[in-house]
Amino acid sequence: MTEPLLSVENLQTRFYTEEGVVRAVDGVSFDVYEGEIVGLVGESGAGKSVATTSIMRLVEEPGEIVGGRVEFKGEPIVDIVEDGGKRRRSDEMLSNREMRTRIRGREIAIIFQDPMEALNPVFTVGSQLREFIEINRDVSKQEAKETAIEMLHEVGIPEPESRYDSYPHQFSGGMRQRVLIAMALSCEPSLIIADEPTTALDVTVEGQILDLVDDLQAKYDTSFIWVTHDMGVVAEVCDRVNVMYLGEIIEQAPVDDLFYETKHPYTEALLRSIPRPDQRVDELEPITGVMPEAIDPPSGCRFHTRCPEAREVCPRVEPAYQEVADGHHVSCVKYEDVGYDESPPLDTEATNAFAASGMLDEEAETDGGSR
Ligand SMILES: Nc1ncnc2c1ncn2[C@@H]1O[C@H](COP(=O)(O)OP(=O)(O)OP(=O)(O)O)[C@@H](O)[C@H]1O
Repeated sequence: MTEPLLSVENLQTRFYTEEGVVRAVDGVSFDVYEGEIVGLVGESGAGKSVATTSIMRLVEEPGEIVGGRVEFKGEPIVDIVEDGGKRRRSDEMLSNREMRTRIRGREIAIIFQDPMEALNPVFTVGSQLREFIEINRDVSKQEAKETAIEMLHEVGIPEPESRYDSYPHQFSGGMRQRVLIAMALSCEPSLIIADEPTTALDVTVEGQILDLVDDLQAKYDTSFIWVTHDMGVVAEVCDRVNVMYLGEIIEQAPVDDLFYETKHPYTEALLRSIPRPDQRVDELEPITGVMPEAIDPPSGCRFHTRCPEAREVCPRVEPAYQEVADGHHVSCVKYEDVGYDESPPLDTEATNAFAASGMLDEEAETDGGSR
């Protein structure tokens, strides 16, 4: 297999707050190959945004990347090493200047959820796009303007020559998001990080943007990291998916395997909580309880406090993240030889609700009672 475009290895980012140390990203590893759309999915607070801002080296105080290595095209954009009991940046790690002038915008672009945060309301859409291109592509003002108009056309903005002079507030939410996609694509980066870019849009416009991204991705062969809490969006755009919970990746698989060969109870719970065409809305099940604080994560498996299938072994044993089928990784003691099957169920709201729903019996029937 070819080398990954981006390789994230044991990435750790913490926030040093008055309440304590928030382990927002706690040992995350995943790869992105050329032309691939890789999902990062999980509930609010899972650490998705901190993971992507860490990759871009945009973590701000009181946050700090405290461990791990991120390689982009073989170059270490993050590389924290232990040296005499202290952590420090390795000598090979790219400098802040190199990140600013070579990587961000040019090689790795980012699209945020709220285009109004990225667009300045007092300048026209065209001038902002032109300036971005001028700075990042080292071209003349006139060339940058031509490329800007071309890009507006490319992302489906009607009459791009005249819309070039419009202000952001004169665009709809969907059109503003198209402008940000144009901006991200304008320097022909190898990787685009899309952080919940369609969450604020209504379903129809979201569908149009997802179709647009699909077309553009095929045309430019750009890789994406797609951050979302929405499994429906994952199904639509992603090739491979990483599921995050409390700072960790707990399952990773090609998209079809994740949906049809689901391994982790958290992924199953996420899937039960989204509407499907074959399901009535009143059959949806929200995930029991709220995500615990990342300052003081539960012992053992971090999901055990909300897991419908939790047993007494779960708070005691930290599950290993391992490959259980081709390209399918999971961290859950159900797939380890640590006595899950013999362990009695934990007495929690989630396990009781699960037992009462009769799903335990259904599982026993389909599984022949064992795993
Ligand atoms: N500036 C900060 N100071 C302290 N804690 C922070 C800061 N930014 C993020 N965190 C914490 O880091 C953890 C991960 O947050 P993050 O925003 O990455 O989650 P997320 O999965 O992207 O959620 P969302 O979908 O809501 O953006 C959370 O516990 C959050 O409270």
